[in-house]
Amino acid sequence: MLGLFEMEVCFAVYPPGGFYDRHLDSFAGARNRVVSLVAYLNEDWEEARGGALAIWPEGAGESDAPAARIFPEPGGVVLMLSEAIPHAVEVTNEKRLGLAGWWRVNQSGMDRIDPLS
Ligand SMILES: O=C(O)CCC(=O)C(=O)O
Ligand SMILES: [Fe+2]
Repeated sequence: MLGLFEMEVCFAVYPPGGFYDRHLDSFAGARNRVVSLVAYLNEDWEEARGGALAIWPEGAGESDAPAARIFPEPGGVVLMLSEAIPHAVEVTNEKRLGLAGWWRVNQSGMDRIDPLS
């Protein structure tokens, strides 16, 4: 059971030339972000515009080729395990619009109330 509790969502605009280097959305074991969602909002997209989401399998090395490259086509939605799946946004040649969101678990405990506000 994932224990998903709340979601944090950003409207993400990548200008031409924008990218996001390979990363995980959460540090392993931190459980602050558990499931990641991206949804693409451009009205159309062609591969020549770049901006693919590159995805690696869990544990892949820095020099491994991505397992998949997903172009941000309208209506496209991707779900990933935040702590496990390395991913990157390749350079986009045109303005790239999307939502990026993360489901979190509740981390309330004896010494902490989550959320704080
Ligand atoms: O827009 C995407 O395809 C991925 C964005 C991303 O990885 C992030 O915001 O953490
Ligand atoms: Fe990410």
